[in-house]
Amino acid sequence: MGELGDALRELVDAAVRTEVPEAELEAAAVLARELAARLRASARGLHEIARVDDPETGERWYSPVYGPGSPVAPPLVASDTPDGRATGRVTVGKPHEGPPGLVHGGVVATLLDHVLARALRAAGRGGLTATLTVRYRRPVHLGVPLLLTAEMGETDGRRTTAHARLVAEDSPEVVLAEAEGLFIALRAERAADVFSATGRTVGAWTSRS
Ligand SMILES: CCCCCCCCCC(=O)SCCNC(=O)CCNC(=O)[C@H](O)C(C)(C)COP(=O)(O)OP(=O)(O)OC[C@H]1O[C@@H](n2cnc3c(N)ncnc32)[C@H](O)[C@@H]1OP(=O)(O)O
Repeated sequence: MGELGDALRELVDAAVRTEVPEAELEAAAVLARELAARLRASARGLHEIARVDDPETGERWYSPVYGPGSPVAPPLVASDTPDGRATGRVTVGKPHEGPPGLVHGGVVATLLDHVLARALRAAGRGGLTATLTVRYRRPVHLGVPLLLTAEMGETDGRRTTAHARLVAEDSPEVVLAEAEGLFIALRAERAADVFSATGRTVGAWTSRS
């Protein structure tokens, strides 16, 4: 899955950078559709959870943020510790460009959201993002190794806050973007309802502490 993900990310990068003639684009489109048909020979439904995923921990091979198998993930390489901290490393490429040469602001928000959620998840405080506030302080350039750090803040019932920041690895003193998030853990019965279409018990967005 990771090898296919790597290959497809190369393909996505090539697809958004190519300047080949139209006939070559048409030939490539035929090949891409053949490959899609081959993969669909055995595929899960829209709401089904991949057999390799664990709905209790919430780790996902096809996460659009960090999933090794996802062609659209930058991908973020994330880690966390049980004291409610998370880090992420990523170098963002052309598929996630916003203004020329810069990372799309929505992608910056997505990366920050992920490390925020991961920080509290690591401390047993699963939750859905209820609010996300991002301050974009400096342009974030493509092709630059980036470091994200997050830590859990206050907890109050089902609510947990967290803070995160984004820097370039070679200039850690310059904050490029920072975020605050409020996460709300689902009640067990609400989680059963929200995730009923998966046919699985999904505990990763409820509070377990
Ligand atoms: C291991 C890998 C880690 C992976 C991380 C993956 C991260 C992915 C992050 C996401 O993408 S999450 C998806 C995006 N978010 C959503 O889809 C959330 C959609 N919103 C909801 O489902 C509900 O609005 C929500 C669960 C957030 C709250 O609904 P509830 O019915 O559970 O809450 P309720 O209304 O009972 O409110 C609970 C408390 O929270 C408060 N609250 C609710 N929404 C709020 C809000 N938006 N702002 C401030 N406070 C809020 C509310 O006032 C109340 O306070 P009190 O307990 O003091 O009364």
